[in-house]
Amino acid sequence: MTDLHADLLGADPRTLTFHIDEPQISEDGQKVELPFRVTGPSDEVSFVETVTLPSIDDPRPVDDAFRALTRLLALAAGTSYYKAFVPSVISVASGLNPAERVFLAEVVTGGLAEFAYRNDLPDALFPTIEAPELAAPPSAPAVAPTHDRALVAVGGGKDSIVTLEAVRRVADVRLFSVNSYEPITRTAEASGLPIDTARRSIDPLLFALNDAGAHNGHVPVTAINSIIACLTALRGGQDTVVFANEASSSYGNLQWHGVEVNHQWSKGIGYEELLRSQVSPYGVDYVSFLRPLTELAIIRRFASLGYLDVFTSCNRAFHLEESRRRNWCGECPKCAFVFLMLSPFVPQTQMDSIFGKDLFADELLRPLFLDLLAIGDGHKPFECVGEPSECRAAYTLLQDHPDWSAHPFVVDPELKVAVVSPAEVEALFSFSDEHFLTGELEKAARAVL
Ligand SMILES: CC(=O)N[C@H]1[C@@H](OP(=O)(O)OP(=O)(O)OC[C@H]2O[C@@H](n3ccc(=O)[nH]c3=O)[C@H](O)[C@@H]2O)O[C@H](CO)[C@@H](O)[C@@H]1O[C@H](C)C(=O)N[C@@H](C)C(=O)N[C@@H](CCC(=O)O)C(=O)O
Ligand SMILES: Nc1ncnc2c1ncn2[C@@H]1O[C@H](COP(=O)(O)OP(=O)(O)OP(=O)(O)O)[C@@H](O)[C@H]1O
Repeated sequence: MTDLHADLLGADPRTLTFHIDEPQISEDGQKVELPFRVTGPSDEVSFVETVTLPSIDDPRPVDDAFRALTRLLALAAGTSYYKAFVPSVISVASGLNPAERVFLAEVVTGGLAEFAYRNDLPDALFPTIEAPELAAPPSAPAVAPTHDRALVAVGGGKDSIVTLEAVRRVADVRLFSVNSYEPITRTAEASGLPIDTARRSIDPLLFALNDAGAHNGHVPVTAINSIIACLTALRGGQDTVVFANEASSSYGNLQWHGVEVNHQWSKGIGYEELLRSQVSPYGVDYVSFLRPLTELAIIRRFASLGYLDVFTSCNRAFHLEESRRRNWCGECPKCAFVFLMLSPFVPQTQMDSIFGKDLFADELLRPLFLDLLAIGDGHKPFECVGEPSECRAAYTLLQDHPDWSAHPFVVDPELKVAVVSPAEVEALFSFSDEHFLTGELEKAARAVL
């Protein structure tokens, strides 16, 4: 630990203010700088996060819509810096319109709930927002989105692969990523589709402050990535931004101080609705393609698409520092979850070559499998994993599977409670009504089943 900004790090949050200052946009709109400050009685610290949008031919000029989405990005990206000090006041001196005020409050409460729970900082979720009131944004455009040209966000995992393969059948698709990671590059190459990559650089001072003992924890990264995608679409003249968030991401991990704690909050339908309401007035349709589908249905489709050698769903492939990245770690809840969900649909020999080991045989992973199957007293892990009902259905499918039915994990008497009826398994291959898809996009999503 160092004494870097020790006065601020040790201060009572009630004496601190977090400032979201006016974003700076380069003349051509490609580079956006997001300044933040924390002020206290005797010290002040400043941060700048930088986002460089993809280089594209003939970008649209910076206009009011672009400026509005840049301001929205600042509200979401500010969570990384706010969390380090949890000031009791968030100040936006340039003002907020009513919708932006709601967005900021929700992105802090929902997006930082896991962080606050794990650090036992309930007050961090309800800062006082001080900002002059601005007029409401323009009403929705007269022209509905065509969905002809879609920007499809890729995370290098199964969900975005199912999505890009389905959407390319009904729209002219460009892929999109924030920063570059091997699974994303491999996916783009395997698809043969062009990819636009934005660069997001967190102020390195934040890492130094983390080392000096600042509060740290999870942030709503999809909230940040989705707004960067909307800015990219606006600049490139695309009216549709497609993410690949599935039904189960809307379900939280636990309740705490009257708040639902959901690791995947900004992948959930509540956030989708919130962002849609913010960007639709500017002619951008933000939609999640897999919203009506369960993980089980998505993975069944994924297994047939020919991407088994390129994808990675383990989050340890996505550390900011390259030296910390691993392909499949074989230790985390996400690896355990994907192993369980994929095993009914992929031959065991191929599972071995993807994961490098039999995760069902690893005793260290047993508690994780018990949590995933909701056996025992743990809660749903803080990771991008599906619902117990989905895990139980996958486990049930293994009971009669030629590769797995004799496996000690599958015949384990303690786990038999997780076996469900054929009707419960079948129910997971249905299309839910909870989604914002329309027209050809909805038809393409139904075809995933
Ligand atoms: C890769 C990963 O899982 N990271 C989580 C991890 O952070 P860690 O310190 O181990 O590594 P880095 O991600 O490289 O972060 C270094 C530091 O930077 C801070 N930071 C990072 C990104 C950011 O936007 N803001 C930041 O302040 C971070 O706090 C580190 O100090 O543990 C962190 C604490 O729990 C997590 O917040 C890191 O998660 C990343 C933000 C991340 O990108 N995670 C996604 C892989 C992820 O979890 N996706 C969710 C989506 C949830 C959502 O609502 O968006 C999912 O797959 O379900
Ligand atoms: N770096 C990124 N840049 C842009 N979009 C991303 C990025 N990472 C994830 N996404 C988007 O967010 C969605 C959710 O991320 P998530 O990591 O859950 O998905 P995934 O990688 O497609 O699948 P998996 O569940 O197998 O990890 C992705 O499907 C993709 O649409």
